[in-house]
Formats: sequence, structure tokens, C-alpha cells
Amino acid sequence: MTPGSPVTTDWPAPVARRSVVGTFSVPGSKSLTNRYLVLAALADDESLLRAPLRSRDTLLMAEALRSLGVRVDDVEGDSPEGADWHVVPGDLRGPANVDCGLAGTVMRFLPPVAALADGPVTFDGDPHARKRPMGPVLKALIELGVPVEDADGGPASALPFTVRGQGRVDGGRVEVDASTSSQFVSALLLAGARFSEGVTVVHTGEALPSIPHIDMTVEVLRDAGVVIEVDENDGAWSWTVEPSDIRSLDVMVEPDLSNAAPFLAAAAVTGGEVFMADWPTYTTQPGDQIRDVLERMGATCTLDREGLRVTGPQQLRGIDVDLAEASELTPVVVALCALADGESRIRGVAHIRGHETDRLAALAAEFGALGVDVSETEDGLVIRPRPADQLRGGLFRTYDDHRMAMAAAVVGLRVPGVVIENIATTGKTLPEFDRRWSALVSASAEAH
Ligand SMILES: O=C(O)C1=C[C@@H](OP(=O)(O)O)[C@@H](O)[C@H](O)C1
Ligand SMILES: C=C(OP(=O)(O)O)C(=O)O
Repeated sequence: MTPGSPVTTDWPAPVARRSVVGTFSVPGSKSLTNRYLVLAALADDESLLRAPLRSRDTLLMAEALRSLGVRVDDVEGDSPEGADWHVVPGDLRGPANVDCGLAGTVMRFLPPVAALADGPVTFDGDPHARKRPMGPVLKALIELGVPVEDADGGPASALPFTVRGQGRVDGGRVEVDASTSSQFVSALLLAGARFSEGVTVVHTGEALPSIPHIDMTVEVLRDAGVVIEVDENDGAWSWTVEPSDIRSLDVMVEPDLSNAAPFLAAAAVTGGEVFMADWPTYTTQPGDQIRDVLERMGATCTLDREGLRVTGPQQLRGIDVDLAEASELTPVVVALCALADGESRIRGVAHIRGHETDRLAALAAEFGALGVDVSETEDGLVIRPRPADQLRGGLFRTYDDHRMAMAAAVVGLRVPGVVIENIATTGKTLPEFDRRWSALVSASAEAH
């Protein structure tokens, strides 16, 4: 078992007998926690991460960095979610084995770090992790002179593989097709300041997904004193990171807005009202785009210094939305569309076929099984809903995908009998999702 590795349990999703009304909170952002961990490991001095996310993906990241010679220690902090992390960089070294679980951030962000280590570092993960796209980032490392070998000693293009770190990377210019994942770009930028010549990454593919996640990488690097230039000319993207020291961090991790999305959706689909304190008024997290989606579907969102309040309408309306920048939101948006009035279309998310599972196929199959007409397009989905009382419950398969489970919980509020397969899979990014969800739904019943 890997840290936080789930125990399989099927879970009857709670039905909202009344509108969902209440307050909730979610722990820290996965994307920010794992970026901060990597930067802290590469920094000049000790760092403090306050209110970090402790979930399977971030525990795997911390464990992997420890295996490379970095100290990541629990220290007491103010967060109700548990201890802070004190990170002490060390000389990076192999031999080491990295378990990526199913975490894109671990499997993509760490090979360039391993390239800086002295000694071989072997990477593997869950069975499905071997199917997730890795080729472009590994090819880039090989082109930069880092041997990355598969089990037969040939150049690797997927998990499992071994990075033969030589203690240094020269760096320079490299082309990467990031059309299947923005994480290839983020990975090279995060470690690039430590390459002797820095790095210039040129995106060569078609559409570039998840641009806000690359902006997030650029922003955390700049905050750590790294000089980075971004060029965008008619879809031709490149980034140049100057070689430099990385300043140590003392950071408070923002709450994870993509994980907050299902809780906001709970109010939206039941005509209720929820409030989350500490929703940031400025953020690079693409999960923030859920506010716009909810507004366009007829909900009301009010954000001020106190936090975010979402009020659901009597009936949500369908939407035509491009989620290329915020594709993590797709499963929960499908759940909203399944309970809306009229057809919806989600565009720009072809690359989520390479997420935790083929999300387009999984969403079409599982919402289809509930009685919603969902069809796949080249880059998304078309959803033709039916009134909720004509939908049927049953086992909702989750394919080890935390966001499939969260989407099922949203639709389960209105459709009796939805049983979520392996609810513990939500522990990938949101520990105790089921407890938090039940607390909100049962508090709503009491509030009326
Ligand atoms: O850099 C990150 O933290 C992430 C980038 C995105 O990946 P893709 O570009 O592969 O979609 C996103 O979907 C993922 O959940 C987190
Ligand atoms: C795509 C996701 O994760 P990962 O970081 O594993 O790519 C996600 O959390 O929706």
C-alpha cells in the first residue's frame, strides 16, 4: 500500500430531502501543495508550507522527495487540517524508487528533479498510471542529455522508467508537445532554474490545455525569485527560465477550489445556499472558473472578503462551455448539466481522455447508465438531460477517479439509489470527502 492508498468501499450517496444549506471548507490545493513541495526541495534553504494538503497525491510527493534526500517533517501549525510541512533540502541522490500512485503531478514533476540527483531513480505507479501520457516530457529530458530508460534499457516513453541522474543537467532549448498535458511544461519549468543553462521550453503541439496551471507554475517560480519569461504569439508558446537560486518559501496554501466545486454544485442542484469562507479573491487556480459556470447556469455567486456564497435557482439551465482551461471541473459540470433544463455542450477537453481514467468515456457511460443521454464528441461531451425523477440509481463506477466519485455524489443528491463505487478514491485529493459531504447534507436537513 502506498501512503493514503485507498481501501475499496461502495457508498450510497446521500439524497437531499431538502435544499442543501450550510457552510463547508476544503483543505489545501493539490496543485499548489505539490508545486511548493518541489520548489522547497530545490530551494537554497529551509521552507515552511502552511496548511498543505495531505492527501494521497501530496503524501506520495512528500515521500518521493524524502527518498531523494529531502526532509519533509510535520510541524505544528494553525490549520484545522493537520500539521504544516517543514522542508529541508538535501543533496539529491539515488538509488531511489518513486511510487507515483495515479498522481499526474508526481509522475510529471519529479523526473526533471530526479535528473538533478546523483544516481538512478526508478518511477512506477498504479496500473492505470502506466497508461497516462508521459512521452513528451521524457523525450524532452532525453533531448537535454538525461538518460531515461524503460525496463529493457531503451528510451522510455511511459511508466515504469528509470531516470539516470548525473547530479547536473546542462539545460537549454527543448521542444515539447504539451497538447495532452500542461504538466509536461510545468515539470520542466519547475526544475529549470537548477539546470546549468536554465531552460527554454517551446510548445509544438496543437491546443495547449490548462493554461492557468502553467500560469500557476510561473507565478510560484517568480514568487521564489526565479526569472522567467513567457512568450505567446498566436498560439505559439514558449517559456524561458533563467538559471538561478530558488528562495526558500514561507507560504499558506490556498484551499483547493476544484475540490470545492461539488459542494457549490450541491446548492446549485437543490435550490439551496452554501458558503465557503477563505475563497481567494485572487488566484491562479482554474477551479475558480466554477463561479462563472454556475452563474451561466442560473445560480448566484457572491464573492467578497468574507468568502463565496452560492445560491441555487429553482431550475438550472443548460450551458455551452469551453473547459480547456479548467478541465478538472468537467465531471462536476457534467453532474450539473445532468440536472439542468435543456441540452449542454462541453468543449475543449479532448486531453481528459488521459486523466485518471478516460474521463469522456467514463462520464458518458456512467451518466448514461443513470438515464442521461451523454454522447462523446471529438473534444468533449453533449449532455441531454431528463427530469431527475426519470433518472435511475444504481452502482456508479468511478474507475479510481476521485472526480468521478464527486460528480456521482452531486447527482446522487437528486437521484435516489446512486451507490458510488470505491468512495475512498476521493482520498487522491480530498481526504474524508464522504464525511464532509454527509455533514453538509445532514446539516441542511436540520437547518430547515
Ligand atoms: O499542473 C497541475 O497541477 C494540473 C494540471 C492539469 O493537468 P492537465 O494539463 O494534464 O489537464 C490539471 O488537470 C491537473 O489536475 C493538475
Ligand atoms: C487530472 C487530475 O489529476 P492529476 O494531477 O493526476 O493529473 C485531476 O485532479 O483532475
